[in-house]
Amino acid sequence: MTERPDARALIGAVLDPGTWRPWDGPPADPAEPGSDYAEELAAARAKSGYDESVITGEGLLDGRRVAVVVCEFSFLAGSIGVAAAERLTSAIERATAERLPLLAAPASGGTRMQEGALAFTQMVKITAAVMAHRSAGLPYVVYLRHPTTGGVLASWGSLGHVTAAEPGALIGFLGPRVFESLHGYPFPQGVQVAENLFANGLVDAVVSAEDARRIAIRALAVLCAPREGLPQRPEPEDDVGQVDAWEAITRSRRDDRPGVRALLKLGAADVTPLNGTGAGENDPGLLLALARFGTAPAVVLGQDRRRQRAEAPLGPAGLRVARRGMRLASELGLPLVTVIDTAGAALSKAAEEGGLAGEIARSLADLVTLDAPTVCLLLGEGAGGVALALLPADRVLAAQHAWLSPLPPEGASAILYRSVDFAQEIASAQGVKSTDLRQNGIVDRIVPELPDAAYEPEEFCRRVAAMLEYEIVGLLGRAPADRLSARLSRYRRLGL
Ligand SMILES: CC(=O)SCCNC(=O)CCNC(=O)[C@H](O)C(C)(C)COP(=O)(O)OP(=O)(O)OC[C@H]1O[C@@H](n2cnc3c(N)ncnc32)[C@H](O)[C@@H]1OP(=O)(O)O
Repeated sequence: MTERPDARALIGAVLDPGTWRPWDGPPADPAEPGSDYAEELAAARAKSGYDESVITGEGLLDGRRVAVVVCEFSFLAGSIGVAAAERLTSAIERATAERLPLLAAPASGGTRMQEGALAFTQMVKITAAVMAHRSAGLPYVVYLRHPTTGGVLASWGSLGHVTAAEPGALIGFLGPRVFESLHGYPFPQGVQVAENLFANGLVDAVVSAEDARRIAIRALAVLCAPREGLPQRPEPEDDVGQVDAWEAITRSRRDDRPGVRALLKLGAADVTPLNGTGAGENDPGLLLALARFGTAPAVVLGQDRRRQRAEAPLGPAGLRVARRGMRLASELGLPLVTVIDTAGAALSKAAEEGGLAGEIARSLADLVTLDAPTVCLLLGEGAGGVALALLPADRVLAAQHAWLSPLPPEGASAILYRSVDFAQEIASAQGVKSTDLRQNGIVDRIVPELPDAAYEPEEFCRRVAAMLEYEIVGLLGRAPADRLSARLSRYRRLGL
């Protein structure tokens, strides 16, 4: 493994060359003169070349002004005492006051043991400062380095909007050496490792410092994108002829139909995939990403047709990932794009016990009341409650051959006739196709397929992206309160 960068080397690797401006004055000295701790501090300063375990300041990231706080592990294991906490908190408060995005790169043994309980409680003020920063709608991006443990991981290390981790880094709550001393046997191998955190949906990416720079640039291009004064495109064409319900259903199920992944690849820019709930769950069937459609920034959460399989259909964890995306959009005032493309939810013991119905309810509740602008794209299949969970947006677009139904038409046929043989008739009767959905006020616009998205994936995805941009820019031009009341009254009036 190549040597890991120290705090200054990391700053050098991440920021534009020559732009670093430290914010730190001399640290307060918490040690009694002449005490062992005073000697340890002096020795740490001499050995590390740093005056505390944290340095803070600002610089440019691809030309964008950012605030940065970084731990230095060679200084008493990057541990946080009162002076380090004060430095951190002041820097976060300054970043908030100056409306700068904040990048944090911890590497720490946690609370500084020499300072005991007072040091332990410093995590509270750091957390409060981070949350004030977030509440001001400002991005907080975290890069967890080797090793990050204890109260640092359990406070500002785990509160990022976007979180990456250093390859192979030890990241865990209690240090393994401490665990072994306390319990007399070693902590299981391979648990407190960046890659395992990724596998468990706890971090968004595992990347080197150089790649962390690239990710931060891309993520901030969306998180900090202007929301006002965006140029509006001409109104897109949405003329489609009569759609036959069964033909649409058949086309929507083609293996080669473009899904949300293709849409991001072919129609979006600055795509940053996010991973999992950030709280220990993941679902491959639900894709969460930051992206831009033309000038319009968005949090995208989409049902990924390629990753929902018979043995792994979309479950409650997927909806919890989706709700992470909704919170992100709400907190940062970013437009949200939901993409529906599902043959239906997991029907299993695990899904029931994992709260599937409750998660559908909470997704519906969060989405219909969200204070951010929202656009739903019905891209392909739209079967059942997990489709409904992502539907209630300000504006709803449907691909020509997309459809929405309380359950797959075969299921509806089984309910009514105890046989799946009447699926075709039921699909026609239930008003599931895009033109019926538009007629009933469920869908606002239809994205034409010429004649089928599967035959023209690139053109189709660009057409969808242009329509998304058009709708998002339109929504951003409206007052938030009007937008929300129009949304609520739209769904209140549906069917009347
Ligand atoms: C709420 C809380 O934060 S409670 C604290 C919870 N923190 C922890 O459980 C982590 C404790 N630390 C560790 O497990 C390990 O130090 C690790 C995993 C972080 C790093 O391991 P290593 O790279 O092997 O480094 P090592 O253990 O030698 O630590 C380096 C030095 O930092 C010191 N150190 C480590 N953590 C701390 C700390 N929190 N406070 C003060 N000093 C610390 C070590 O005693 C050691 O000092 P020494 O060189 O004088 O012996």
